[in-house]
Amino acid sequence: MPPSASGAPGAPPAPAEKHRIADVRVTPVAFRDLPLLNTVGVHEPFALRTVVEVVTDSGVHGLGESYGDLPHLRRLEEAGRHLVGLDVFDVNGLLRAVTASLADDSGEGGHGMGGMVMTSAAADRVVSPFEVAALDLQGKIVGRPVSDLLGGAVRDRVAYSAYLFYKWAGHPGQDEDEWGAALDPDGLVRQARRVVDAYGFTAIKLKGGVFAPDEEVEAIRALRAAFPRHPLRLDPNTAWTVATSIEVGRALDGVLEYLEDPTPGIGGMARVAREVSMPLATNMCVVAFDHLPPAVRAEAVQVVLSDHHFWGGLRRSQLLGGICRTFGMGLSMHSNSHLGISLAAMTHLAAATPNLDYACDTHWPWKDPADDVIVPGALTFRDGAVAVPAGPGLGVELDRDALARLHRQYVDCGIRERDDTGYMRRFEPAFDPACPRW
Ligand SMILES: O=C([O-])C(=O)C[C@H](O)[C@@H](O)C(=O)[O-]
Ligand SMILES: [Mg+2]
Repeated sequence: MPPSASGAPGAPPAPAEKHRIADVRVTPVAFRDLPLLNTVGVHEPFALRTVVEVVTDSGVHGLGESYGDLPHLRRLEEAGRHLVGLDVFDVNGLLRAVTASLADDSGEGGHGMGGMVMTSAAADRVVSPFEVAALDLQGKIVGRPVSDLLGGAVRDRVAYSAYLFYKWAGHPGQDEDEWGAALDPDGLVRQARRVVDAYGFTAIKLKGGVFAPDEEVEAIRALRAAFPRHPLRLDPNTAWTVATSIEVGRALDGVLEYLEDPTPGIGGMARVAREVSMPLATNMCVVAFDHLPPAVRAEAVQVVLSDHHFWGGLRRSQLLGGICRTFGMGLSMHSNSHLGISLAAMTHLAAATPNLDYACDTHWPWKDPADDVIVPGALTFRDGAVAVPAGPGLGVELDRDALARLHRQYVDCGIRERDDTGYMRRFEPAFDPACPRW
């Protein structure tokens, strides 16, 4: 028998040293974004994120990524101050410390979702990048990938979905971008071909709620004709009344894999769910743990889109997965505009969550590949999927020059809170984002 760490044969190993948090760095960054349309407006020329670095007293660095809206950034900075001295294996302690850091905070503002999701839990949003960084650190300390810490990968590649947007040809006042306009079914089919050819995606989601529902039904039919075997999803972000949602649901009977957030609220979703054949999915009416009991009781949703950025990190997202499995709901994954640290975290989570078997959302293709904070090469798409990084922790490395460059972009771009509606109103002053509106 090999000797134990304590020296005596057969004795349990001596307790390992604690790895305490010595420093937390919180850096806002901005990266170029395209004029993607949604029901609350249009994406601004830059998307904001925050990069979180947690450094232990043993000199190990862990990474996390989150929203970049100013109120959220301030909360991350305050939470970071509460974390110094904690052991990186004490993830429950992280949540307690973050909750304490929010004691005098109303939790208002800084949701990072352009006003679309306002009811997630502030503590879960704030703890998320620190929990990811703690898992990155744990993985680096024990020499194992994060997916192992989450129970082990049940798949070695994670499938993502093509995420189509109606879009303008370019930002107003700038040249047309390389994607061009997509304002009708032909434009969307062209966009889908381009992204499917480049990435190999095997599922397609259309961000709707932009044009009248019959135009979006026509777009889905055009996509079905062009991509007969790809599962299709439509997400109007609650732009429709219950009656319209039922009408669209019936019109697309047998065409959609799921219909995402057609109408606001658990009650409204439940009324639609009773009348349409396809599953209803959400990342709007169930975005925190206390939304689950009423949603389950009302049979309002059949698929929950997890998102570790507002569900409290990777472990709490797995807890959500377990609850969904228990109550017979499917599990998919939501995304906002994000960088490589988040893609790595999403990939480890999806790899280690057995019932996360829908292709996950990602905004990745909309980002210029040069605009990232990680050293290129760790994450690549093949056949619509990303191989789970095998290195310790998240398996991605911070590029400090790139971090400095994207921070400079943040300083220079002047955007401090995502405001799709405000940006849209610069060009269409009468634009009204009220939902439902059809
Ligand atoms: O699935 C969703 O609801 C989203 O992805 C919300 C996002 O904010 C998306 O609409 C966007 O980035 O415009
Ligand atoms: Mg959605």
